[in-house]
Amino acid sequence: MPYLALIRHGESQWNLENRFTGWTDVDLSEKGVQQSREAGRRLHGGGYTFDLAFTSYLRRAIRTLWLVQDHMDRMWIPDLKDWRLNERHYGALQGENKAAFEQLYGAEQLHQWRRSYAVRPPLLEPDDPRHARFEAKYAHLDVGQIPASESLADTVHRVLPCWRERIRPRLLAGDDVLVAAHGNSLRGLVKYLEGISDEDIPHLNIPLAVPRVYELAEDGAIRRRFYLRPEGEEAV
Ligand SMILES: O=C(O)[C@@H](CO)OP(=O)(O)O
Repeated sequence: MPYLALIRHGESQWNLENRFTGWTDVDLSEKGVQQSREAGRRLHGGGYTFDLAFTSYLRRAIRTLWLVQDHMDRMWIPDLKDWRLNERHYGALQGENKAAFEQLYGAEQLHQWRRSYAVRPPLLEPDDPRHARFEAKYAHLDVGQIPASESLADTVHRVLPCWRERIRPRLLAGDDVLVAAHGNSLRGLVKYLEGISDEDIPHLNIPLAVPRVYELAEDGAIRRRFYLRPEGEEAV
């Protein structure tokens, strides 16, 4: 029976500073490094052995994956990168402090930007130096594919083709797969996998560096799902 584990990266420097991050390529904080190591040790201790891993183009997820692989003695497995696993693009909010914006715009507006399914934060202007079109790692994409802001619905729209084209076929072939990604790109994937409604998805918050494990039937149906926490498995 193949299994799939989804892991959100460990704490990043901007999680620590409470700033909207999105596609900004910030690294893990020291705590995030420790959290990622601990997740790797827990997966190793639980007897998990992945055949391959997927991650985004963003270093906080890539580094989390490397630390997990290191502590599982699994650095040799293929780790495949796909920009479609990137965090939800936070548009012009990227870099801003969440608490300061709550003061300016109010808790309800902040909640809409952060957790509503369909609302897009304000767009990043095309000539804004923060725009991803200036980054070498997206040079292979058509300009129209590079977002200037995304709702969670937009994020689901780009994550699912990656799931269908690259990840799901490997599970159906019998491989055990680890995916290291982000709070919102994983919320989008979990929404699809577990059939969570648009109304309920704002209540799902995926914790930092805690593997969410799915045991699958050979046809891909979910048999069992749980978080692998320090104190033991916890059903979700
Ligand atoms: O800033 C971000 O990119 C995300 C994830 O850290 O934040 P939020 O939880 O507010 O969607």
